[in-house]
Amino acid sequence: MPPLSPVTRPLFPDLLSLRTACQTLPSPDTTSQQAISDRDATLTKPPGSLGDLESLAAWLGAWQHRASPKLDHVVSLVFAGNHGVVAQGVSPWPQDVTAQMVLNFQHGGAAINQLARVAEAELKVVAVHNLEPTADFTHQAAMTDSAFLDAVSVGYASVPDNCDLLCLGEMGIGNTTAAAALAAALFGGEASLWAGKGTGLDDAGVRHKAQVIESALKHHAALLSDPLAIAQALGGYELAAMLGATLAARHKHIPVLLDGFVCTAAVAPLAKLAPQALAHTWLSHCSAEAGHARLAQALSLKPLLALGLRLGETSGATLAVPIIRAALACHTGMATFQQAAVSERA
Ligand SMILES: O=C(O)c1ccc[n+]([C@@H]2O[C@H](COP(=O)([O-])O)[C@@H](O)[C@H]2O)c1
Ligand SMILES: Cc1cc2nc[nH]c2cc1C
Repeated sequence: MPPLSPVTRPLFPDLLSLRTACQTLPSPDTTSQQAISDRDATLTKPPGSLGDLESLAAWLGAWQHRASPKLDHVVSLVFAGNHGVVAQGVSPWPQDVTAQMVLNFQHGGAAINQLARVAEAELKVVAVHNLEPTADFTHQAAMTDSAFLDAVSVGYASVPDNCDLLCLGEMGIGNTTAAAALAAALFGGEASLWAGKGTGLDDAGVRHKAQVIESALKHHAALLSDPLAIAQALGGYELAAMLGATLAARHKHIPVLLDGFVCTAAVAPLAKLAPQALAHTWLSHCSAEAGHARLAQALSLKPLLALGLRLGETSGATLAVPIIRAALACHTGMATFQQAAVSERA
């Protein structure tokens, strides 16, 4: 008899199982974290003088659950998706660019290919739901229950077990509108506080984008108290996948570098479901997109870099990897006061 084909069960068959997974989160390994802080205090430098590099080394160990953290396998994950809301004229670029850029990623011609090489990160690109667009969320939920859960599951399953650090980002024409709508729904305030230029709208375009978001918020007013319902109604497939990947990383003890505005908005529902849900993430940079600084503040995330980037593609997160490598190199490679025969502070 031929073997039965395996039954592929969705990781999250219903919203309740996803909600439960979002609220069942491992804690940091405080023993490893303390061991790293203790060693840091013995290294040949004034205490605290390496600033955030010290915190980054402790963060790596706390979330890798290792007193000797490693960065042997760094992965830059780009989720791509398309958006029905582009029918409202919210992006200056045609939707085809999403698929064209996915090909460009595969051929090595995009910014992220160069940055991943510099960072010594493995680049992984996932075209979620084959780049089928979501529904236009001004009229209906962007995603059905099952399409949303599938996209979250794709994101969850895309995180390799043997990854030491995950850089997370996206590509999707129209997705700064979805991100701004999510941010407005989760944190309140007028849509104009969250809507930005995206890939290059002019001022009139940004005003129109804010109106589109306002009308979507009105349409979905009844479900704005539920973070997962917000992600489903106003997000997108690649945003749902980033949420799933961030959750997977937490369950698998992998620290995460978040990319820009879109990535931050995508994972924000997790923080609304469980207050410490983003503790294993570090925000790589503050994007030039108008709402990002406000969103970072709302989530108490402190960006590592501020270089005026507004590209997406996991570019900011991947660019931050050499800083994390530097933090680890200092932590592991420096001599102690005793080893180097340097006098300690009086
Ligand atoms: O995440 C950000 O900070 C960000 C800011 C501006 C633009 N983007 C990228 O631009 C695309 C979406 O822009 P738009 O104008 O089509 O909504 C999408 O592919 C994002 O990766 C991303
Ligand atoms: C060309 C282009 C490249 C991108 N990379 C991420 N978002 C993008 C949007 C456009 C338009």
